[in-house]
Amino acid sequence: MRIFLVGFMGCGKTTLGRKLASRLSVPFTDLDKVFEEVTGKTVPLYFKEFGEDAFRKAERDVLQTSDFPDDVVIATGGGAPCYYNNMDWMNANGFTVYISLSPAALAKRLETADEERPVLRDHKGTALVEFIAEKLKEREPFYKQAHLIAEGISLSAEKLASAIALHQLR
Ligand SMILES: Nc1ncnc2c1ncn2[C@@H]1O[C@H](COP(=O)(O)OP(=O)(O)OP(=O)(O)O)[C@@H](O)[C@H]1O
Ligand SMILES: O=C(O)C1=C[C@@H](O)[C@@H](O)[C@H](O)C1
Ligand SMILES: [Mg+2]
Repeated sequence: MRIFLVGFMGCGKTTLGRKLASRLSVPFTDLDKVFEEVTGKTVPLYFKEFGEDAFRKAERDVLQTSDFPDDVVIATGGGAPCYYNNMDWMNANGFTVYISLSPAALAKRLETADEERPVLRDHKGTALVEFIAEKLKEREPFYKQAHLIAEGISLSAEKLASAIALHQLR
């Protein structure tokens, strides 16, 4: 099965995705990493050089033209589901899981975010929680189109694997 993990920055897509892939004995891929391989630039550098609109277009092209294996876990970029028809495309081309976490829990994990996450730059403390809450309000309608919604607090790869298996049986 091709599993796309979606959700806000810091919800645990990369951390959990790696463990889930290992548990399912399938490869793990991170869309931000594929982006860097295809474009030859890191995401923060691409943002800096070409701006966010160009990044979103390039990200869509990378997502929708990548030759993903049939069995794989893919951690997507935090904004990827919310631009163009990416969420529909993922839903049509795999099984999607939204890892859901509150703004406060996300902020706690992202407080130390640096130049790795250009979207969050310059937001700290309570301003960070408010910024995340705003952005999440815009993004959740997309994230919530996922086949499965998993509560991200104390979520383990084991729990996630069981929830996916159960969903497949429905
Ligand atoms: N279950 C967890 N409990 C506490 N902290 C966690 C958990 N999972 C991940 N983290 C921490 O939260 C931060 C973000 O996790 P991770 O990089 O996996 O998120 P992400 O969804 O891939 O984010 P991004 O979209 O920015 O790539 C990391 O510092 C990670 O160590
Ligand atoms: O949430 C976002 O908009 C982003 C998340 C990261 O995964 C990267 O794709 C990039 O930094 C943008
Ligand atoms: Mg990640």
